[in-house]
Amino acid sequence: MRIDVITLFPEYLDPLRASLVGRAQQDGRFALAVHDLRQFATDRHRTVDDSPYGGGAGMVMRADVWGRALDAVAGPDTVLVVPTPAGERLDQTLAAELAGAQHLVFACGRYEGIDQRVADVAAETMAVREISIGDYVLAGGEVAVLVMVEAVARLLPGVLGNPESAVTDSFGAGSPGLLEHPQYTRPPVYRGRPIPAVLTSGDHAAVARWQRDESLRRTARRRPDLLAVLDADTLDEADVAV
Ligand SMILES: Nc1ccccc1-c1cnco1
Repeated sequence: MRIDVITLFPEYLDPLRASLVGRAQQDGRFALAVHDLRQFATDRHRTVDDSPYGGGAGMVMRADVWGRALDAVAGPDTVLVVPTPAGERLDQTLAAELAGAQHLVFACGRYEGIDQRVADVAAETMAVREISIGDYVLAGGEVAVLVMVEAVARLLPGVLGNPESAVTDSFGAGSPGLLEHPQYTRPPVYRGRPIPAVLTSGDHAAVARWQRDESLRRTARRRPDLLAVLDADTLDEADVAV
């Protein structure tokens, strides 16, 4: 997989050189390139934005500048991802779909966003996904790109030390729609609090049942919306009073 990011603030993407995502690049699991949008502005002042047609506050990023950037970076096999609060919501299913792409180009908008014609024209020759990471306001798309690149990269073959994690974590393939159960490790007692006794009982069936019940209990308390999409059999399995 190749990932290109186009942004006014290339340094915002430096964290992608660190940790799990950075190591995945070093191991050749995917290639990452970050491009400064301003290099595609042609006037003396390197202008990238202008006032919105129809009035309103703020500035909108110009289509001609973005068009030149995408001509240089994207192609027919590209999935163009445009982070926007007005997009479809990112979830683990969408992250897995993006992880199957050969080439992702992330277009980081600032200000009031990018002229809509950029996505509309791109959609004539490539796949375009306008994606939100949640219902809150950011200053630009860069933080959303950090989130999406990490969510995608960890799903690429060879990136996770324990591929099982991609299944057992909250929202992982192995437990779609359930939050992960609480986790514990040494010391056995922390400030007077022991760990749940079942976890050292050696009874693997009882441990699995406890983990399942805790996932359901936690999901019911924190994300009842997720329970609504679980099938009746899954709910019947649980004998938890939530
Ligand atoms: N608020 C934003 C501003 C600019 C680009 C993306 C976003 C965004 C993406 N997901 C939520 O918000």
